[in-house]
Amino acid sequence: MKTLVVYYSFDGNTRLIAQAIAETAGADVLELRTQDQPQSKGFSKYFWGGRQVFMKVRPALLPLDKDPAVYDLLFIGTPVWAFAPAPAMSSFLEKTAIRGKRVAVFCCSGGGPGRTLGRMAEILAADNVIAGRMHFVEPRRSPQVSADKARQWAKEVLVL
Ligand SMILES: Cc1cc2nc3c(=O)[nH]c(=O)nc-3n(C[C@H](O)[C@H](O)[C@H](O)COP(=O)(O)O)c2cc1C
Repeated sequence: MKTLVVYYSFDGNTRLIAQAIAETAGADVLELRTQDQPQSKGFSKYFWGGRQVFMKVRPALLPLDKDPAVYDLLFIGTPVWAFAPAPAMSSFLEKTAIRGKRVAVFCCSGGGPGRTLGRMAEILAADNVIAGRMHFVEPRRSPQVSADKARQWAKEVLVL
């Protein structure tokens, strides 16, 4: 079974989880990158990012270096921005044809997942089987515990 981990990460939390899943699953990794990404990691990111969510901006992605179509199982992860998937993830989900896959969705946030996982599942469920959903809280604050949780979840998804 060919497995791909697709993720977007602004500050590294979702990347940490994506890497733990990829190691456990022996998966390839596709990191989504936007053409227009601010350098600032300061407080202004909340205004810049929050505005994108509320304005339903769909940022242009840099070309994908893996083709999701050739994989059987996809793990797809995003940070939560304004209770929703980060706009880069929405760009990917709305513009990439994903059909006939097993898909497990995950998100990272400071608080609750909001409607993030539901929204991702809603987009994907029409043409795919949703094989799992998982939420992580600020993984970089407790990297070992979070990576263990990610590895355990990946194993569960793999045997289902
Ligand atoms: C623009 C923006 C909006 C955010 N909105 C939320 C939110 O609505 N709820 C929440 O719990 N965390 C929110 N966060 C926090 C991130 O989801 C959290 O820090 C996450 O771990 C970041 O993942 P990353 O490091 O992979 O980018 C927001 C962060 C940013 C930058």
